[in-house]
Amino acid sequence: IVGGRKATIESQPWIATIFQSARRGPQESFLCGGSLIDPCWVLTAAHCFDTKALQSSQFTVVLGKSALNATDTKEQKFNAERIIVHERYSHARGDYDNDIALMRIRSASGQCAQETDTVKTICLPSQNDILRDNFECEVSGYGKANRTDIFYSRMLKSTNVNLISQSMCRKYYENRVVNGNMLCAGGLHWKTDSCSGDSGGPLICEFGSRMVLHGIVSWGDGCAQKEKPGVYTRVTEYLPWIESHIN
Ligand SMILES: N=C(N)c1cc2cc([N+](=O)[O-])ccc2[nH]1
Repeated sequence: IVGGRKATIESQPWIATIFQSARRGPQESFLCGGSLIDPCWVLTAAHCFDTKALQSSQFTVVLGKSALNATDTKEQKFNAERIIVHERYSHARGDYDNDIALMRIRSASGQCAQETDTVKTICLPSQNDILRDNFECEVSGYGKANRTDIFYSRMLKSTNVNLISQSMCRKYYENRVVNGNMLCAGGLHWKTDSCSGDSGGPLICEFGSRMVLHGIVSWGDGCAQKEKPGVYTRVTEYLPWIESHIN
């Protein structure tokens, strides 16, 4: 997250951290963010699993974490029992279409997430939640604080970004595919943005006094670059897909 502020886990209790355990050793490396949309399900980006052999046993999910390099007393740890990558996910030509995936989580004792003040689900939008251009939303994650950083911030951060019209976004990315499955958002004066390491994480827009998950951090040209907004998976396009898998 470029710009913005350090966030407490209480302010983003739905955010998930996804780790990949190396095949050989016990050491785990941080892979992506995600959002808890149901006690047993985390919504994230398909591109997080791109280069990985998709044995779900290799992935763990931790909820209730405010810093990557610290163990929160109240964090809850899970294995990925199932990973469902969208069947039409494609990232040919460098654009990410249908960049969405679901992970079913299960603790060592066979449980799903237990709701606490640092672990809560986020509301999904309803199909006809119309988002207006320039609507201010919020994106969170543990990713880079500057494009040129070599390390992720490791501390949870949040920042505000404004929604950008599809036509403007296509203009900014004229040599890329920006379709109806995607939602674009950029900071004021291009100063705030998501960045690498924030992938899979939540773009939340307050809608009728509810916090609603409208986007999944997907791609962008650099981070907080002028006229290069963040591109998010448009969650309203996938409500039937999500419902078909979690019910
Ligand atoms: N909002 C952006 N400008 C942006 C998102 C993003 C994601 C990755 N990533 O998934 O690794 C890399 C660069 C990015 N830039």
